[in-house]
Amino acid sequence: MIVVKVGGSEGINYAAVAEDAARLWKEGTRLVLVHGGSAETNRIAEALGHPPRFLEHPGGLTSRLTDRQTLEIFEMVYCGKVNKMLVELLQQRGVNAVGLSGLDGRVLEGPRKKAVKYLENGKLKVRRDTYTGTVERVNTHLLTLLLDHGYLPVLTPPAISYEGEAINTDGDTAAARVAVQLQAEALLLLSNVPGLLRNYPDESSLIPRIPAAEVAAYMTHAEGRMKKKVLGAAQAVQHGVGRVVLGDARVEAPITQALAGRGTVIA
Ligand SMILES: Nc1ncnc2c1ncn2[C@@H]1O[C@H](COP(=O)(O)OP(=O)(O)OP(=O)(O)O)[C@@H](O)[C@H]1O
Repeated sequence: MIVVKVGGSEGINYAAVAEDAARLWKEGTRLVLVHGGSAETNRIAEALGHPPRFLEHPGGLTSRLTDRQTLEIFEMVYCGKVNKMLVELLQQRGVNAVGLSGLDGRVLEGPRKKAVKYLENGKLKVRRDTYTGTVERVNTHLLTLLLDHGYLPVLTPPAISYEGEAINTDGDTAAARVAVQLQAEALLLLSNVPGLLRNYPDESSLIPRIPAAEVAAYMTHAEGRMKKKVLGAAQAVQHGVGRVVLGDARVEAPITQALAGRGTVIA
């Protein structure tokens, strides 16, 4: 069983991801595909006159400010455009893919944040009206049901809160949770960089391997959104996923290449 998360930043080769996933699937690899959609969400939000805003949290993590309107735009893009594009690409390659958001069948479930702390001009502020949260539980029953009957699940945020509200959640840490709960042998986090770079954006500074016990020390190399990937990777390996690879989704055969160790391997 492998869990592949394909990002939604610029430059991702979705056709190559689908082609590779289809080949592996037909060879008998059990696979769950999780995806993002951030760049397209930013574009559509601009076009709809509700430009994206990001919050900087104490500790250096950033997140999308998700008010109700942003949540609805997020759903249009993640659950609509990107999810259906991936399902279509897989269907064209003979794979019976099923698109699901975390809401459907409560596949990704967790608490909605009651308060979000963020920094504004160096001052600590709090918002209580955002639709964000973290994934604690995964409906592995539904995923296994689909896999056992030959359907490839294509999963996307949002997740669902315990009260039944849609909540924006980070795709990398959600994929890590899915990998842990499904006891996957590998989690691949593919995006528009070759892996974790020592000196971002210098692609020749790729860090090829991080021992699981030393992940925390490497957090300093990751800026902004890359931090979530390193964090997700650390959580996954700590909870029994064999290895995590931060790999490149711009290349041909991106899944096979990551499985072969191309990228940053955390194990
Ligand atoms: N040290 C680093 N090495 C590699 N990338 C880095 C580093 N620091 C920051 N980054 C940024 O992390 C980005 C990848 O994370 P991001 O979450 O944007 O992508 P994604 O997973 O493809 O998108 P989505 O959130 O839609 O799933 C890169 O495009 C790069 O700008």
